[in-house]
Amino acid sequence: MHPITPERAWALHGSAATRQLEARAIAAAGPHVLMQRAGLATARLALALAPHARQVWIACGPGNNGGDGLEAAMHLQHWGKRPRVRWLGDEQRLAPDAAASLARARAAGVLFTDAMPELQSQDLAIDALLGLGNARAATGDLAACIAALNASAAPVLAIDLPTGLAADTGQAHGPAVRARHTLSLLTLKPGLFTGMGRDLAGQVWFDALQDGDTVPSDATLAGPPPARARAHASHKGSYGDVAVLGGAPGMRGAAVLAASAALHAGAGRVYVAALDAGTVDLAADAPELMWRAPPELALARLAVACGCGGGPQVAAWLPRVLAEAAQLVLDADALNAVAADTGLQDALRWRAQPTVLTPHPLEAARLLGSSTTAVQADRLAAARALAARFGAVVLLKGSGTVVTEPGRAPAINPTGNARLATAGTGDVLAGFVAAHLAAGSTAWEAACHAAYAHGALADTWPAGRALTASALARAAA
Ligand SMILES: NC(=O)C1=CN([C@@H]2O[C@H](COP(=O)(O)OP(=O)(O)OC[C@H]3O[C@@H](n4cnc5c(N)ncnc54)[C@H](O)[C@@H]3O)[C@@H](O)[C@H]2O)[C@@H](O)CC1
Ligand SMILES: [K+]
Repeated sequence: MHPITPERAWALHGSAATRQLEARAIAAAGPHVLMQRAGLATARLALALAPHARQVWIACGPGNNGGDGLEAAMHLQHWGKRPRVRWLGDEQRLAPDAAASLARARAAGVLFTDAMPELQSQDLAIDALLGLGNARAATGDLAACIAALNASAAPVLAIDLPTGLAADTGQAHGPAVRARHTLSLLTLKPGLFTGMGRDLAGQVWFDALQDGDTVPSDATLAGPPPARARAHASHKGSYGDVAVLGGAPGMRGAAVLAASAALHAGAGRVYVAALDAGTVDLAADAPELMWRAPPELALARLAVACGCGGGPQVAAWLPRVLAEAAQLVLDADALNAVAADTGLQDALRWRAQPTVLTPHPLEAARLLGSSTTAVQADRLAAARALAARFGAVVLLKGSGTVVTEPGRAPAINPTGNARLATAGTGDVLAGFVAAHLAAGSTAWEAACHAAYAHGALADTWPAGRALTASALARAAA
């Protein structure tokens, strides 16, 4: 069993791939063996998480997820923990594995009761209501058990998935359990790490149930970028040049944030071409930045971050930028301009040089002609659709940022937290991506590594210090 942390990459499998592995594993190991392993793993983790629990309440649903809970109850009973089980199944319609675990729990003397105990903070509640078979919004007793788990003073350990969370998309279309821990069985599911998954699953643990079999993964949980030392003999030209095109009147700060981020992330030289024709000189704030008028940029040898407070004015520059930029990050206003203009969409599709699009869900929805709700309902599918439509790497921001490109399984970024929900952090991310592109990374690597570094900075941010975009930009190293 492994705790899932951002320190290494993991393969992710959706429900179809997991069902395929499950069928093969059951055929190889024999009936009930997998559920026995699942129940034992759950009971062990329960004991490790709540060694001083006086009470363990296990809410078991009608299917095999409930069977895992019954199996765990049997072990906890043998270990003297006296679990109480609320079981929502029907013996007449029970699958054979769950029926076997029900019999074992009964034989062990587990207490079955409809009454929920008063749990304290050191106790434990286990969500064994639904897993992969979650098919529709919960109602009735099931919804009442979900509400009871969420109201409990004790931490909740969810088996396989928090009940209500969709394994493939990370969405919940009805009541869902908010767990402190989730033990994912046989495979890690993408939905645990994007959309609502990160909030509902809490700390994720993984047990492969001794199954060494593999099928192609649907996505990857990204790991840290490889450490790359700077050679002593390098000079500023070795790390490439970035230009930021943006900063329309009143939004010049966005361009400065992206430029500062690129600079601190290691770009050799950083040019800022502000669309604000005003004369305010920000050189005093960031003396390393080189200010240019947009026409002066030698786009064909620059990694360009375009958008970044560009306002509607950025649209006029996009035909040239799309045709010429050696590498390109399109963010914010540049994405909105593309969404509004089919000519720019064609130019983006025809572009052959490395390109990263960094939309948040609303920008993605505009580009796809859909809605934020539709994008969030299946973030992986939305990112894949955008990548296919424009032939570019797409970095879809949000909880569990998704990076994808045509012909490749998406990566979900494991770092970051709600502290990044503050003005300007998107500009900083665009600057990071541009710095990676300028240093010679592929568009895919640049997007994955920048997203990881951006989130990791927020995850290790000192508790008492305000996370502002400008401080975030300067913290990159
Ligand atoms: N078959 C096996 O031996 C194994 C199964 N495993 C466990 O089994 C789970 C999958 O089991 P199942 O396929 O039985 O699926 P679940 O146990 O997730 O749920 C299926 C049952 O719940 C009902 N249901 C679904 N949504 C409902 C709703 N909203 N309201 C009321 N009832 C609803 C279904 O009609 C079905 O009876 C996995 O998530 C995992 O926890 C693991 O133990 C590995 C081994
Ligand atoms: K569950």
